[in-house]
Amino acid sequence: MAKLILIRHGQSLWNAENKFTGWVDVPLGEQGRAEATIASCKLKDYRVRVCFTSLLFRAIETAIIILTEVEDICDGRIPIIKHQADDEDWHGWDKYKGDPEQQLPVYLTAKLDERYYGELQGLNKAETAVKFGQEQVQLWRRSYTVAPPGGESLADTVKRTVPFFCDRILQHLITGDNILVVAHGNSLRAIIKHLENLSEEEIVNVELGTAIPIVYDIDAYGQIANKVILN
Ligand SMILES: O=C(O)[C@@H](CO)OP(=O)(O)O
Repeated sequence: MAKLILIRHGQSLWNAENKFTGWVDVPLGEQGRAEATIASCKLKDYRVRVCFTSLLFRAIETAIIILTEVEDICDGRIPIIKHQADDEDWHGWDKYKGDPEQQLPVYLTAKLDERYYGELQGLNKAETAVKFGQEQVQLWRRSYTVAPPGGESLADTVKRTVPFFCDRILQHLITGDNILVVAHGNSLRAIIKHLENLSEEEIVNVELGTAIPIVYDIDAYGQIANKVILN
């Protein structure tokens, strides 16, 4: 049965400062890199065939630390980062095909980017709660349909993450490939809502810690057979 490993990136420098981050491309700090290393050790007995991350550096950095701290996770393959060919800054170095059997492709996609936090990006979460009220800020952060000012609701995030999951990730799982997905608190909540068939009320209570692997067994019908959280 295929393994699906979902993991939020390690602590970023803005997570540490309690700032709304969204699409701002803030890297990991020392603690975030240490968390990613610990996640790699927790995954030492797992073997991954394909990895997907967002375009944001904190997710890419976490993925590469996981795949390279304990190299056995790659099962003798070399992780090769597959940049988006339609990126205007793409220089063509992804044209290398090589032997697919020797590679562990790491696909980068904006579809897995964090939920866009609009006008809240860069603001301190505690100060924002004082200004707008705890209840309003909690709705912006965790409700399914309420979007933060100028940003995406979780329902909006579902519209880009779930089709990508169904079109690009599920096919690998159904054929038995183990998959690592490194993304963000809310882009992963969007996928988890779909995968676990959670209601709009249930997803409100789902919180993901930084760099905590969630491992699903996925059967040949794309259904969950088991779930473990490697706390
Ligand atoms: O700032 C963000 O982009 C996210 C994740 O860190 O915040 P929240 O905890 O509100 O989902």
